[in-house]
Amino acid sequence: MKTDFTSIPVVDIAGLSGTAEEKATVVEALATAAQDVGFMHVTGHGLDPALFDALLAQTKRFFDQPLDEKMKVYIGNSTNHRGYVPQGEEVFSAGSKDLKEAYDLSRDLPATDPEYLAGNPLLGPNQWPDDAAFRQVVNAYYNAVFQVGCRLMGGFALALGLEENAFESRLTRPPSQLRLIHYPYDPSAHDAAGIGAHTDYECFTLLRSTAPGLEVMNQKGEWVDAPPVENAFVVNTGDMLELLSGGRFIATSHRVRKVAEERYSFPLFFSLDYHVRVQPVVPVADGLPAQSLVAGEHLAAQTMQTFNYLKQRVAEGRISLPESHVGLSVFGQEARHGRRGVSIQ
Ligand SMILES: O=C(O)CCC(=O)C(=O)O
Ligand SMILES: [Fe+2]
Repeated sequence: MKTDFTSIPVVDIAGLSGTAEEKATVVEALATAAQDVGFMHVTGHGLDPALFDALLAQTKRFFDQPLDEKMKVYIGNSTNHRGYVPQGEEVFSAGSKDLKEAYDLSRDLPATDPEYLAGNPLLGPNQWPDDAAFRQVVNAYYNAVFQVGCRLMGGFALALGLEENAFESRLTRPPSQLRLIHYPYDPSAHDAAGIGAHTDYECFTLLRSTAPGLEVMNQKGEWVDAPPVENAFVVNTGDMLELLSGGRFIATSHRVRKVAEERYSFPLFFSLDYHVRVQPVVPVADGLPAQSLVAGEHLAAQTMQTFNYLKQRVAEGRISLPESHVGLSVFGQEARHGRRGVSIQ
């Protein structure tokens, strides 16, 4: 494993739909990037650039509304973690107050869905604003990026020595969240990070953004810039791929520094189905914290520990942490450095 990466590799995934040889080249590049860096710029994904432009336009229109209007779809109105996230709602383990607002959605299941009705904390319908164009464009973007994610998951399966379709039957209705995030530019905000240091909780994340700001921690604990590359997704390995790969692929810690201009970003967190028990499919590297976790329960538990409205529901005994849960910052470099007693700012 390299110890000091200083830039983010580019991986062209077009070959995943090519000959066996082309596919093998992509799989090798995915494995190397996931192992050495945990972050990559993914090109050759085939997503129509016009779809991203349309998403950005709708997102700007949504956030431009007065707070009152946005609070009509406040995430705290929902039982399945969907809707508007005002500034200060989400707090990571270091206790940083993020300078960001967001609109969170996921796979739009019907309100009659039995798991939703039974109180599943992540599955069910989205909480849409009363705006047909917003809904149509956001749904179209979600579905298109989800398809890219399915191709990538096949690539990672091959990289782990499994069949390309090994996870297909466990991707039927995953709690894969899409966030529309707005980082306003506030010159008077001193030291306020856009988003505090964390790892992502799922298999991997596919992110597009409009400006620099994202920083990635290397194995030495230094922050490396990951500015956007035209028409590419930033893809980073999350907790579940770290677990599946026995620690070979690292859930790289990242943050958004105080922005120097207004910024929008769009991560889609690619998860396996809620009830899938995730455990290593290859021999485990030293220092891996947990042997097995349920994908949706891990995600729900991390969310319950970082969102104020959920922390309050836990404190009031209205909900409780799922059986399968670990604390914050258990995966990624922060955790590895922490275990070695190195303090990370
Ligand atoms: O805005 C970004 O570039 C990163 C967002 C992020 O890390 C997250 O939402 O988990
Ligand atoms: Fe993240």
